[in-house]
Amino acid sequence: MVVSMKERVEATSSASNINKFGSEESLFDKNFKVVFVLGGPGSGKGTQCANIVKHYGFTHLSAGDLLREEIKSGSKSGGMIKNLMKEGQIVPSEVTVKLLLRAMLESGNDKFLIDGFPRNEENRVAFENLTNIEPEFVLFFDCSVKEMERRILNRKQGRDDDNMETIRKRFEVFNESTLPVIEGYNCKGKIRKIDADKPVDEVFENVKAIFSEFGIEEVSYKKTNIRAIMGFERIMCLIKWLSNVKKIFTKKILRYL
Ligand SMILES: Nc1ncnc2c1ncn2[C@@H]1O[C@H](COP(=O)(O)OP(=O)(O)O)[C@@H](O)[C@H]1O
Ligand SMILES: Nc1ccn([C@H]2C[C@H](O)[C@@H](COP(=O)(O)OP(=O)(O)O)O2)c(=O)n1
Repeated sequence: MVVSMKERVEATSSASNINKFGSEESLFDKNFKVVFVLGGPGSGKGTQCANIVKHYGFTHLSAGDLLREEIKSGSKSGGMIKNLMKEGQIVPSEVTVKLLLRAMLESGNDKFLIDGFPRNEENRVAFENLTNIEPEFVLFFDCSVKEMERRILNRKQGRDDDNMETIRKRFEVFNESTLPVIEGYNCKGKIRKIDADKPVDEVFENVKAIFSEFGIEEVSYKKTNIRAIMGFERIMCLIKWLSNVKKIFTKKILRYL
């Protein structure tokens, strides 16, 4: 069955539709490149992802950011997401996977850094069943609890969950739910562990070595940035708009000739 891009987005637009095309049918092109980025809260995932975007042209999708945007959007599930995040708990996969798939399809890119996901087995299975995508590798930012605590308390982004009580719960959830996922990927030889206690630049040097191990080359800064920031579809939209503007001006000028 050939599935159009529009149908794919629609298929992810409601939780009950999520398996509309059957689990054995991939909704995605097989050549999508996905790297999962895992690590405890405050281990530096977002910081390193920003560096990777600049150097390698991946689109950064933070599961946590997408969930926070969903709360802000005032959607039906916003209240439930907000309560779970405040408690340091993991949001049901159907919500998170839907947001990730939509963002992937809308980006127009084919290389994704998926940050803070899969956070538990349920996340992993839901994503895999729907997309048939296996990550190229999984970056694991291994950081001491003391350092993660220090970083979160200094982060000051006004997040509801960056307080001592919720931080403790998030560490527990990480140990109970995320570490087993990391162990599973480790058995498959997919984990690339990085000492994340080190300064940002040193951590990034280690990240670069891993990308080079997988033959992923750095791309030119300009090209990476424009595509990562705007996305292919928005660039096309801008080009269309500019050509319309040009037509209007040409017509107006012709009228005066
Ligand atoms: N290697 C590092 N050394 C010191 N501070 C760091 C390092 N990496 C990130 N930080 C800082 O720690 C905080 C948490 O980092 P962040 O990237 O938001 O972590 P995560 O996405 O894993 O929660 C941020 O304020 C960031 O600037
Ligand atoms: N796959 C995910 C990712 C994040 N969440 C929720 C639960 C997490 O405690 C919060 C915040 O995650 P985020 O990755 O933004 O931040 P930390 O790594 O915890 O600093 O979002 C989730 O439920 N499922």
